[in-house]
Amino acid sequence: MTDLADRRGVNTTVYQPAEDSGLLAKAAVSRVSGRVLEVGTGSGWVSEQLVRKTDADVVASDLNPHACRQAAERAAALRQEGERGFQVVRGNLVSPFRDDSFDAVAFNPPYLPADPDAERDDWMETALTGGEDGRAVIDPFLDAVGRVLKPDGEALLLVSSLSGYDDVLDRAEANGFSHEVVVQESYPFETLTVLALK
Ligand SMILES: C[S@@+](CC[C@H](N)C(=O)[O-])C[C@H]1O[C@@H](n2cnc3c(N)ncnc32)[C@H](O)[C@@H]1O
Repeated sequence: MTDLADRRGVNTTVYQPAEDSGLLAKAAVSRVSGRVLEVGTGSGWVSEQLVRKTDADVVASDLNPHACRQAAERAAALRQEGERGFQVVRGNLVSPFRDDSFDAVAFNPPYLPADPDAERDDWMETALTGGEDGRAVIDPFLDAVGRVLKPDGEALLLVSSLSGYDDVLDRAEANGFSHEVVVQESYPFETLTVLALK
């Protein structure tokens, strides 16, 4: 188990909001409107911020059924308060969704390079690690997200220096995206950046 994984609550089945979640929410709240998808919603906290702080119509998805349940409970609690709530869909990346259907797609992906000495086979591993180089989920996301974006839509992707910032940019460019840095913060272990990809 890595120190970073340790700090991020490996004893739960659902990733709980951390500094990366906060950074993605901050970036997304400043930019999104219309129909917005949050991929890999985890607890649903980022989607909740989008509902509370923007007028976007939010859809949240995750591969992890426990995350979908927790996010759906959060959406239900929002509706109880009289807020709009958000829809929750279980699925792999953007595969459940139609072409050209979102104005924005936000994703805080699993990005830690896997530690071969501390491999786990659970949902927290799915939330945290992206294979040997940290990009095992980021790369297919970059290859697929353009399909579900409307022509003027943009993807907001959280990128850590731990998963190779330049490699992520190269893959985004190879998929026809230009990029803009929306927000960037440095921490003791890593620098986190939210990229807007158009
Ligand atoms: C780092 S967590 C982020 C959770 C939440 N968005 C946040 O910022 O607090 C990554 C999330 O992506 C989900 N995930 C991993 N691979 C996925 C995939 N292929 N398709 C959809 N979700 C995936 C994980 O289950 C996890 O909930």
